[in-house]
Amino acid sequence: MHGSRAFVTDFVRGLEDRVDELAARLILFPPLGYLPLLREALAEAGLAGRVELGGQNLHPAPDGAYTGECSGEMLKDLGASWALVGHSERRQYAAESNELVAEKAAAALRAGLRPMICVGESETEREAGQAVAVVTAQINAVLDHCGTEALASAAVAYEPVWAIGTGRTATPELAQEMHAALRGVLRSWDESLAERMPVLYGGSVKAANAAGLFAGADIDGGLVGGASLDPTEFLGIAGALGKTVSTFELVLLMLLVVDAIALAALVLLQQGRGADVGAAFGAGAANTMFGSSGSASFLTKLTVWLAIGFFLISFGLAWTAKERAANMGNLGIPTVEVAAPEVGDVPGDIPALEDAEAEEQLTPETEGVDSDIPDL
Ligand SMILES: O=C[C@H](O)COP(=O)(O)O
Repeated sequence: MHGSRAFVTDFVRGLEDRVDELAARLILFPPLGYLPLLREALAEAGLAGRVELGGQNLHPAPDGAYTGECSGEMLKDLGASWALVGHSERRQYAAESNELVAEKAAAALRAGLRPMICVGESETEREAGQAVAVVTAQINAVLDHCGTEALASAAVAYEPVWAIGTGRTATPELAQEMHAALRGVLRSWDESLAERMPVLYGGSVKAANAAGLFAGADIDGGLVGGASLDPTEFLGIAGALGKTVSTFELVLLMLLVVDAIALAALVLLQQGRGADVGAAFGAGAANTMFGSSGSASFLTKLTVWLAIGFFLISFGLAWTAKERAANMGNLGIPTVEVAAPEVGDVPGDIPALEDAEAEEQLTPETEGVDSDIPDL
C-alpha cells in the first residue's frame, strides 16, 4: 500500500528509457486503484507490451455482493494479466488459509489471469524446522485444487515471511535450498511442470544482492517489494537477470562483419600476387597506385591490419559477452506451455533446515521498506 498518482507517473518516467536493455520479463503489481493509471502511463511511454500488469489480490467469486472486493474478471478488464495469490501479508493480515489461496488461484485461472502463487514460512516455523513442510503444504493446496494442467501458466514466489520488508535477506544458499525443495514438490506432481514453472524469490531483494540470489539454479527471478519503489533499484535488480545486446556490441558486430568481408576479399585478391594484383586494378595499376614496389606490399600490410582488427574486435565481443553472461543468472520467466496433468505422490523426504543452520543463514541488513509493487 504505497504510492500516489504522482508516484506512478514518476516511476514510469524513471523506467521508460532504460527498460529496453533488460532481458528480464517485467510485471508490475500496483495497488488496485492505480492499475488503470499505471496502464495508461506505460502505454504513453511505449511500454504497454513490454511491462505486464497484475493485481495484488482478487476475490474467488466472479461477481456478486462482495463490497470492497475485486474479482479476477475485473482485474482482467482493467488490463491485468497476472494476479498475486497467497501473499504472506494477505495470509497474515487477512487470515487467508491455504484453501482460500487455492480458490483464489482457481478464480484467477478462470478469469484468464496467470496466478503468482506466493508461499513462505514464518520465522517461528523456520525455527521449528518446519520451513519446507510449510511451503510444501501451501503449494500442494493450490496444485491439489487447480490441477497441474491448469497451473501451467502459473508462477511460484517463495517469500520467507521473516525476510519481507525486514532487510533480512535469505542467503543465496538458503534461498536456493528452499527453491530446490519447491522444485522437488512440483516435480512430484509433474516433471514437465517443475521444469517450466518459474520460481521467484522475494524478501528484501535489492540491486546489491540480486545477482547473488538469482545465480541459484532454481531461482528464476524476484518478487520485489520495497526496493521496487525506486526505479533505479528496480532496474538494477532486473538488470541482474541479464541484458539484451547493447549498442556497443551491435557496433562491434557490424565492424566484425565488414572486417571479415574485407579480409576475405583481400586474401582472394592476393592469391595471384604481383601482376595479378595489379591487373585487378587495371593495366599499369601496380606502378601507379601503390608505387614502384607494387601493390602487393600495400595489400599485405592492409591484410595484416585487417587481421589484427579482426582479432581485437573478436576479443571485444568475447569480453562484452562474458560481462553479460556474468550478470545473467537467468533470463526471466520462460514461456509456459500447457503440461499434461499427472498427479503423483508428494515427497516426504525433503530435508528441513536445522535450527542452528537457519539462524546462521539469516543475514541482517539495513532496514528495508515494505511495499506492494513487485517486479521480476
Ligand atoms: O511483495 C514482495 C515481497 O513481499 C517482498 O517484499 P520486500 O522486497 O519489501 O521484502
